[in-house]
Amino acid sequence: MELRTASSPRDVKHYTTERLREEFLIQTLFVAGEIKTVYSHIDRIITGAAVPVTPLVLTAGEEIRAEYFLQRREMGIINIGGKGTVTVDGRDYVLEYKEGMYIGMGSKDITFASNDGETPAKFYFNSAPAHKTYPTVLIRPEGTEEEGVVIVKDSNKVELGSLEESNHRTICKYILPGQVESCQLVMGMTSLKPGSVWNTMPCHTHDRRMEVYLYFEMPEDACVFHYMGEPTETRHIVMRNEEAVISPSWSIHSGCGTRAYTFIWGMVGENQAFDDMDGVAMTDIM
Ligand SMILES: O=C(O)C(=O)C[C@H](O)C(=O)CO
Ligand SMILES: [Zn+2]
Repeated sequence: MELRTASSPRDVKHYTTERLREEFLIQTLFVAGEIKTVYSHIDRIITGAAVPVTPLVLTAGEEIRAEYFLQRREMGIINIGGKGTVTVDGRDYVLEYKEGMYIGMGSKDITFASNDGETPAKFYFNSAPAHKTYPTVLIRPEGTEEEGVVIVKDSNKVELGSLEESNHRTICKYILPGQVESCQLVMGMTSLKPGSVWNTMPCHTHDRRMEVYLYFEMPEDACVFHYMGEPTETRHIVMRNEEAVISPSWSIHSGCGTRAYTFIWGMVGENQAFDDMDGVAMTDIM
């Protein structure tokens, strides 16, 4: 498990490109046959990915000094690869492309498997400290509700922006109060419409929550200029396909791509109110 420490905005404004990337950018998360994890001191979020060629077992690791990974934690997963199965304490959950899961605190044995090792599942996950066990469920953006399966409500699919502003996109909220209960994790996916390139612009901060973005569905030669920093001290990080970026609570998190793309966002911290953001006026950003 890789460790990232927290940072002060007063220091970050002096960082070079290299240092910014070292502290906030997460590369090579998706490695065939491996589970990769990055532990951040910011709200103690763990960002990770499992790409099983043959089944992979999630283990706690020395760093969290737990008997098993979710002994004191909860986890949200979204599959961005081929069809796969997550087995939680003996129960199988089959995840198609862009289907997700919430796994509650106390779940002991977690295994990731792909239906076909040639086109493996790519399970992206965020995990945060938890204090209570909420039900483990499979989350589908579309479909019919059944036992152990939650379908994203229409009210949690929000269309924002316009082609004229180059920011036409759909926000699909997977894990949030009233749909999939969790202790602190809020998670979802935003898809840009063809021709739109801006996410989260007009931008915002939320001092009450930190956030991690994972950019994907980008060709190899495409990139997203991810903007971070205090609203009047912005910096950018050039991001490629399937790379993640840590956004401290004091930072904006917004991106402009060379073409449309998709990203997964995960937030943890003080509250779970998605709309509790502090908007930055377009005239104030520097
Ligand atoms: O495109 C957007 O706008 C987003 O997806 C915003 C993120 O969900 C976010 O930053 C939530 O705080
Ligand atoms: Zn945000």
